[in-house]
Amino acid sequence: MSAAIEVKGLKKSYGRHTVLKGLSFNVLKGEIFALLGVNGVGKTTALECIEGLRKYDSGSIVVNGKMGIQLQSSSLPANIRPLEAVRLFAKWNKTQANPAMLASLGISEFSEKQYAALSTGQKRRLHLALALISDPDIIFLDEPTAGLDVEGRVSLHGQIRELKAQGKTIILASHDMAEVESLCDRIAILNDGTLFFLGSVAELSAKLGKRYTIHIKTAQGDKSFVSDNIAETMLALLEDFRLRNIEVLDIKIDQGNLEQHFMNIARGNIK
Ligand SMILES: Nc1ncnc2c1ncn2[C@@H]1O[C@H](COP(=O)(O)OP(=O)(O)OP(=O)(O)O)[C@@H](O)[C@H]1O
Repeated sequence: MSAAIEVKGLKKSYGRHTVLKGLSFNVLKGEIFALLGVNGVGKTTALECIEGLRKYDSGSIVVNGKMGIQLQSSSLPANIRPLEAVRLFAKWNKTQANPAMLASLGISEFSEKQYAALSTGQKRRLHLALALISDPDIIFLDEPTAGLDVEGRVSLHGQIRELKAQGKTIILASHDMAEVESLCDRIAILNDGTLFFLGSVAELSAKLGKRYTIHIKTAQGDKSFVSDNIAETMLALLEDFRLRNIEVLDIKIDQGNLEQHFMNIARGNIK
């Protein structure tokens, strides 16, 4: 698959503070890709360099396609109505909004309300519509579902998947690991100005090794154990409970998920 975005050796400092120390990665055409890392690691800086909104010191960035950007902080005048905003953005882009796109985002349901009176979900849908007006090939979404209820989140996830089905490339910044895990084809984890990991969630789990959490409910209370070797740990635990005459009522085993891996990296438990 060819690259929608090619970042090579990207370096960026703010004064004496070096944030990006030679970042390199490709985003493939048609994939949903997430940039992850703890607060302040440089995700926004990297995205803004790619979007052309921020100057960088050295390195190269190639973007193969038209970009559409949905900024998290983007906000419109309080009294503008959604369709006015759509017309304004269409005029800037010297185009007309695609009615099918507006219909799929349900803009007409709230088109007569003023911007300030829209719910968080309606604002997000409007911002997404504005990012899509120019019919971009590559869409940047910054925390697209932050603050949404479950229904709003599920609906927006459906719309993001629909964009992928149309062949769009999507780059996501999100702090919601469950969202990233369910939506993204590949992730990049930044750590200390460079790339800690690039690949799928499954590849991340394989790289870090499987860590299981065993939750055991006994007549004397609940306990959790972390293990790399599930069979060995289970046998030892059950033998221990048997010897101590403790009745085991229930056992649950969790495989490490992205959230746990991410927290381990963020806490410096994994290098
Ligand atoms: N305009 C700026 N001038 C000086 N320092 C900046 C500027 N913008 C960002 N920084 C610093 O650069 C570092 C990276 O910031 P950036 O916003 O890129 O991180 P981030 O990973 O997107 O963080 P978050 O998850 O909190 O959004 C931080 O230490 C931040 O304080």
